[in-house]
Amino acid sequence: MAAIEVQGVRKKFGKLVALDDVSFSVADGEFFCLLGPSGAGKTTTCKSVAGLVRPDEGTVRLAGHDVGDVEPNHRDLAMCFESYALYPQLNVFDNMASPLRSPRFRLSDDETRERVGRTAEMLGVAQLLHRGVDQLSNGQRQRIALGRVLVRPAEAYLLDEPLAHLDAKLRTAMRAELKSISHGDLNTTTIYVTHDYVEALSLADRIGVLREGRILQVGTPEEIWDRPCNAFVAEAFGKPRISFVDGGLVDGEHGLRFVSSDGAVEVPVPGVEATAGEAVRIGVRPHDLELHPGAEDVPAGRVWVNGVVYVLEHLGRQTEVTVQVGTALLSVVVPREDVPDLARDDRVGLSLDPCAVHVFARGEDERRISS
Ligand SMILES: Nc1ncnc2c1ncn2[C@@H]1O[C@H](COP(=O)(O)OP(=O)(O)OP(=O)(O)O)[C@@H](O)[C@H]1O
Repeated sequence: MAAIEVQGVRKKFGKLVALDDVSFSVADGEFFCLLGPSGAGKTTTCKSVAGLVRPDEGTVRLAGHDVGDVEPNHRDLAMCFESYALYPQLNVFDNMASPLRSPRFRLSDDETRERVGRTAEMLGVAQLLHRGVDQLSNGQRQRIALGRVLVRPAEAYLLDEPLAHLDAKLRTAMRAELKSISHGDLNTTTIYVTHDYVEALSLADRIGVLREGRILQVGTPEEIWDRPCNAFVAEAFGKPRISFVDGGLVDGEHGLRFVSSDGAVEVPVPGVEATAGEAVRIGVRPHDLELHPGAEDVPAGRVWVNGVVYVLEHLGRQTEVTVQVGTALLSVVVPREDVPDLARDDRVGLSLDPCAVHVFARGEDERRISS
């Protein structure tokens, strides 16, 4: 196992800046997720670590050693990229065993069988070992490709969207499996690329959020969920997405308050580093809002806003209700049985705890200004 340090890495493809000063480090044995939308630079970052892309600037260190001049096959990293190339002429067992037969490992037949068997078991493909790869579904191929990576000892694993081609049910099952092996049997330094925030939140020890070639935030799932560093990161996590309301800050009796541009939302914003008059955007996660279909007393410590049901969407046992408050739309999720008669245009109340409100500056970076 080895720590990975990426320091100031820049990479251009022609005029396109794919990586712009990317820095992060992954501790020995840590499971680190790189999360970002398509084109953010996740694969290029991974390939820079693997040595398959040569950075224009910056350094990559493995176990403390600068590997700038070390060829990919001497970096002792096991990689799995989304395109899962398997040897078509070999059966599943031989595909999985192939890394162990390289001159580097040359394990005995018994050891090879044992390792392949254990990995296949772990990935739920033990019954497929004697099949040809042309007799596999895409999801099975992907698991074999992942198995071929996990089967061999390595300083670190680089897994680029290894679950991308699995259906939702299998993906969830494999996620659970990977989680248990990553913190148990595997316990190897891992960089795991995904654009799925649920995967990142559930698997990662820490997450690095990439956008347009830049690392926006690195933190534990809790840190990134509770204190997203800007509006983009806040929006990248959570479904339904966080709701935003634009407005400004005013002085109140007990400190700063947020007032939306149309005056319909007003809420104290404790712990904000800004001055009255500043234009800001607040974000409220659906699960931090409570829906009140009838007139009720405002629950202690919460703030009330009045709105009108804009859209209702039933998601199994839960219902997502989008409420229009002035010109803003706020999403809230409630148990379906709590709102059997709710309909579009009904008047409702929403309450929220001011401490759950995220406040962001306006402008290009929309950085977080609440504590
Ligand atoms: N070999 C290349 N030549 C030219 N441009 C490239 C090359 N590889 C990547 N790019 C560009 O660099 C940017 C980052 O690509 P990269 O594949 O790293 O993104 P990604 O976050 O992994 O995206 P995805 O989730 O779609 O795989 C993209 O704009 C992509 O088009």
